[in-house]
Amino acid sequence: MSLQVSDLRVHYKTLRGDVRALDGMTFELGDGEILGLVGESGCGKSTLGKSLIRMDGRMRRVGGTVVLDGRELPIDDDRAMNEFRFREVSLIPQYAMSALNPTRKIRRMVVELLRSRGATPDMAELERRMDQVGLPREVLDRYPIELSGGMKQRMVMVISTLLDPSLLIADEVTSALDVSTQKAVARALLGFRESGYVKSMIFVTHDLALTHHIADTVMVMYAGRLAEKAPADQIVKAPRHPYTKLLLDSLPEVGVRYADRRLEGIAGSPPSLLNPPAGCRFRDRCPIAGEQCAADPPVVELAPDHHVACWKA
Ligand SMILES: Nc1ncnc2c1ncn2[C@@H]1O[C@H](COP(=O)(O)OP(=O)(O)OP(=O)(O)O)[C@@H](O)[C@H]1O
Repeated sequence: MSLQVSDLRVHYKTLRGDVRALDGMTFELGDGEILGLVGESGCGKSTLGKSLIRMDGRMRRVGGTVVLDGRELPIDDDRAMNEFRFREVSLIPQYAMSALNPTRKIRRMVVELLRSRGATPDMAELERRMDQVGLPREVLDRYPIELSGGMKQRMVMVISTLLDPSLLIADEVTSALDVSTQKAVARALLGFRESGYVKSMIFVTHDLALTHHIADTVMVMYAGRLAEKAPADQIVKAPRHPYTKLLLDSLPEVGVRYADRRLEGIAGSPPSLLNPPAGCRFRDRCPIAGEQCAADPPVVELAPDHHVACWKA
């Protein structure tokens, strides 16, 4: 088993109190598995990614454990995590394209980054991987500003995986790209897994359709908790949680005009995570909620590998 997250609780300290961004997340990710992580803005996707790499100053683990390849990650000890970053677990952040240092040419930046990690830069290997994602070698002698959005994204992907991490977290890596560039980036990620540059991956996105193309398993989060997790095909063809069903229904269809059929969103908004209500957090927006839903629904394995947190599923 590659990654085991157990009852992870991560809060943000704010002047108004603790924001419970992750409130008891439990899930596993197998060797070689790509997990697509979806859910509305603010449900905790990025917090989960960041918790596994580098907590920011306002984040605090209040409970739970993370075990990667049999070793517990010291996620709240920034120094101790240095041993794991890039080598065991690597993150392509949400705004990776603007994260490249604008004052350094790419080659110098890569060399400095690897040296700071105590690794010897293997430029031949770097170039091989650039070839694989279709990046010309001249890119190494350019400044980030001279690259297109898609090129920057692929460059960040190559850099983040150069030390062959066991787990890669790709946070919204395709959001700012046009559809064909999105596909190229998604293909490159799959290629990295096939080549053994990474073992497993968490692919964070708003885009349920794209997730279905590349992920083996999809995990749907709602308000800091797991709503449903199942093999990608099953999530799309046989969703069990009412929230997943509504997410799927709200996907726009090509060929259907807005004037002919209203594009349905999900009415209402998620609860504040400052002081979330007891019970199922989706119940105020749920079309089938009942009295039972005033109590917290446990996560139940309804079919093999199909986990759902809903009393009515
Ligand atoms: N630095 C912070 N301080 C306080 N609260 C924060 C901070 N960062 C995030 N949050 C809160 O934590 C919750 C989860 O945020 P997070 O960014 O993880 O969600 P997300 O699902 O990744 O959203 P998005 O898709 O918009 O990136 C939200 O309620 C958010 O407002």
